Amino acid sequence: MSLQSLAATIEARKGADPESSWTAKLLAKGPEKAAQKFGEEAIEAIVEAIKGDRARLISEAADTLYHLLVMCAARDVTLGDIEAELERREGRSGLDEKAARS
Ligand SMILES: N=c1c2ncn([C@@H]3O[C@H](COP(=O)(O)OP(=O)(O)OP(=O)(O)O)[C@@H](O)[C@H]3O)c2ncn1[C@@H]1O[C@H](COP(=O)(O)O)[C@@H](O)[C@H]1O
Repeated sequence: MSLQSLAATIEARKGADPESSWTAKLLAKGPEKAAQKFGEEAIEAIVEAIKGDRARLISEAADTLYHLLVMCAARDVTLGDIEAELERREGRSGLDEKAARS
């Protein structure tokens, strides 16, 4: 599934019956709960990256991306908004950006 399709599914779950969908249930609990779940999943991905278990890392990375999109949706930030920010940064080396900050 592409990130675009996943983001569209999450968007469609806004206002859906929390009994019918995990996403709707999480969104109904508010942005703080979505942020907490994202943090938990990110830590699980970090643990797998450190351990070096490739299959577990793929699984936890997928959970993390899903929960990142839910957390952003809870604050009405869309994948399009994030892509626009990434596009703005395109072509500028991270090293140049860091140097410009100091
Ligand atoms: N990608 C995901 C996805 N990744 C993880 N999860 C769910 O996220 C939950 C997190 O798991 P945890 O074990 O951390 O949660 P838990 O222990 O059950 O909950 P807590 O008690 O800790 O709060 C699990 O229930 C997973 O099923 C996801 N749920 C949904 N999706 C996608 O979203 C679509 C819509 O799902 P629904 O909204 O459920 O229809 C699905 O078709 C998928 O494509």
